Amino acid sequence: MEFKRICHRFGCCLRSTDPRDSLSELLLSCSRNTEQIPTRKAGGIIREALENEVNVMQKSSSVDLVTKTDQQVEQFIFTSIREKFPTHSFIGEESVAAGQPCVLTDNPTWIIDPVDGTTNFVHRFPFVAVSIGFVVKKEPEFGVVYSCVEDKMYTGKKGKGAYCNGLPLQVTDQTDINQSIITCEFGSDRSPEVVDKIFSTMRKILCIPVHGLRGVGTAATNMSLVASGVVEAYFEIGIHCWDIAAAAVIVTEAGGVVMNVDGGPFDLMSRRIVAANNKTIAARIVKEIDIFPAKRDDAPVEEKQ
Ligand SMILES: O=P(O)(O)OC[C@@]1(O)O[C@H](CO)[C@@H](O)[C@@H]1O
Ligand SMILES: [Mg+2]
Repeated sequence: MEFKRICHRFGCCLRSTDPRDSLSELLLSCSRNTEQIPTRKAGGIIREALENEVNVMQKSSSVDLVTKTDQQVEQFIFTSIREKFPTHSFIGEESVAAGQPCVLTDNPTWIIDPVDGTTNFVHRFPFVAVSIGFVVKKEPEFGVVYSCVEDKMYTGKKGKGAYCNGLPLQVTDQTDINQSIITCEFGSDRSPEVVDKIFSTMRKILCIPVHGLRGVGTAATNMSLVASGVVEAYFEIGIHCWDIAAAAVIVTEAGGVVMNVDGGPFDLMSRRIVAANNKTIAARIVKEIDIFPAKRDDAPVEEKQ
């Protein structure tokens, strides 16, 4: 990879021109010059759209929403990045919804949620994030989450720390669950058996007791709040790889942990996650989660029908 050429095209420069620097090192240096990474421009498109009438469409159900803005922003991000990295792979929420395969290979892959919190966007509930994760050999390397109404640019790069608007992020050192705030979501599955599981889990965690349960309606932002040290953990079954690929790096680079809801290793495509400030809090949350099945992101298409 001719790094200097790519640097030049990104309009930024690496601290070192040593070709062993990983591509994500380049992207981190660019994320400081955020005008070069399409995240901020994408956020501007969303903010502008918030001023106008929104044309709401449905995906898997009447509560799984999508808008033209989701589709336009995803296309804008794809085009911007593909121009510079034509050999890379892409997984985008709206492309998958339109029938593109959701298969993660070892190839450098951009995993994108153009509008995380579409329901919030439709209702003007002020938590809407652009999430761009960069994954190499199936390992998240680099992530940017732009909470565009708040104008908070969260970035994280493996081995190089996590930042919000350039300031370093650090999870809390809280190990007492009784002194914690936990974030979670109701999800978009309204089947009684799933809703019962979600509520029974929330009830058990609330009655530990914890200081509070919260959720802002976007996984990427919930996880960025864990990385920011303002909540201790986030968990959910039903999210997708594009909701969490970027924020998983931000959480771990802020000193936190990510794992499966059964306490097993983090599995990007499993549609299940616990993100926490440390293993003590994560393990305590795992104990209370009533697990229900969710088709993997990389399951064969016919299985997802
Ligand atoms: O479809 P969207 O808006 O991109 O994202 C879906 C989502 O907001 O819904 C869940 C709430 O249950 C979140 O965890 C997740 O990020
Ligand atoms: Mg989305």
